[in-house]
Amino acid sequence: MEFNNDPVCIKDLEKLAMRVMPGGAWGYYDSGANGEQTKRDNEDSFSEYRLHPRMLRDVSQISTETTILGQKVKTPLGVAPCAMHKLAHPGGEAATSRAAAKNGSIMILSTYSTTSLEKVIAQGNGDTQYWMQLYVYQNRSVSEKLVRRAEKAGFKALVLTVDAPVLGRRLVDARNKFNPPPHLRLENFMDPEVANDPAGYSSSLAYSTSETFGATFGANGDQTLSWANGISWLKSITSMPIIVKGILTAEDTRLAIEHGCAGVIVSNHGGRQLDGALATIDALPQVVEAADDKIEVYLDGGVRRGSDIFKALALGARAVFVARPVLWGLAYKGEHGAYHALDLLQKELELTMTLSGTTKVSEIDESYVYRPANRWIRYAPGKNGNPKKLLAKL
Ligand SMILES: Cc1cc2nc3c(=O)[nH]c(=O)nc-3n(C[C@H](O)[C@H](O)[C@H](O)COP(=O)(O)O)c2cc1C
Ligand SMILES: O=C(O)C(=O)c1ccccc1
Repeated sequence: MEFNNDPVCIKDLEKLAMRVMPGGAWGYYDSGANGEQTKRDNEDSFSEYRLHPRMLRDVSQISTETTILGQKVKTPLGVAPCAMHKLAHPGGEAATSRAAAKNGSIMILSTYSTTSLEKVIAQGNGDTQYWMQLYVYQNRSVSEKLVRRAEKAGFKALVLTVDAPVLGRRLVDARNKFNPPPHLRLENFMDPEVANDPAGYSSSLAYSTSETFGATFGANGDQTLSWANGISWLKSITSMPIIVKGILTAEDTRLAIEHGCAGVIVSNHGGRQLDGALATIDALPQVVEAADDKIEVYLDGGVRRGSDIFKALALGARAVFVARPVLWGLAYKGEHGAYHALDLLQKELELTMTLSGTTKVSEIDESYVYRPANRWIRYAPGKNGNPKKLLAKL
């Protein structure tokens, strides 16, 4: 489009989305858990890292192409899984899917999609990778059916979200008594066999209120899920690579390797689960070190600028995912808006690469960033009550 009034950055898009969205839906998208410390930290921490750009290199050709899980992709920027895109726009996940395909971005589809997984993947252009996000239910046959459907439909990886055995407490939703509009359907649960399950896995949101929504989520979710009983079970029902989403520590990264996962997403669920958890860009270095090039490491949370993507790549992320920016774009103008959000970030990444003297993703390494000194030191109780430093640098 030659003449338009599209916002010029993600922050402007956020303000526009806030104006057009109904208050309850806005609150649900925006909110973090409890005091929202982690939600704020995700964004703020990126600003504490600084760039170390190199000059007088031929930057006439910039490529963001890379490989993820061994497959070529146009960009390391992808779409994180989010529940209920139709809260933002009636085009929902189908519109997001077309936007992601147009940008060459991987899309991770939420279990709680308001569009069926088959319809979402049918919007792709053949080049785009789709990954399926999974919540595991007490009735594992419900989850198993979803996994098998996703594999059959052509999803390339399974993303197991591990930071939400129950939902975090979002005060905004509690105050608003947020209630998703009853006409929306969780379309992955339309299968009559699943919908009639006595445990009550329903495609209907009509029963929900802010408290029952969270409670139903908790009541159906399998809180006994563990490294030992989760990953091997998934491996027995699918040949898709398994990626665990919600990892923040070196310890859990090593466990992901031991259990044969293909990758981890460093994530704190956009600050919506455990408030006070470390910002994702601060957790990334310890995860990358523990991953030791054996598995891929991705990151999401607070990415609002191309330079944020660049910083995450420099610290060892193979790809970076965004959630709220895409939802804001969708709320602003459906597919066009969702694409605009991705395109803004994509162009900003290319600009950051150009001005830093890097022409390929593989050139972006730690030498291009300054880390803040002594960022978050972890202590364990030592002898005679003297704390022992566990990790001096993160
Ligand atoms: C409205 C909303 C819904 C979400 N739903 C899911 C979900 O269904 N499954 C999941 O694994 N993560 C979900 N997330 C977490 C995102 O995948 C992601 O980890 C986080 O939001 C990234 O941070 P950002 O919003 O700052 O980009 C959701 C996040 C938001 C904001
Ligand atoms: O809101 C969320 O963060 C989330 O992950 C979720 C997913 C499904 C139902 C409710 C919340």
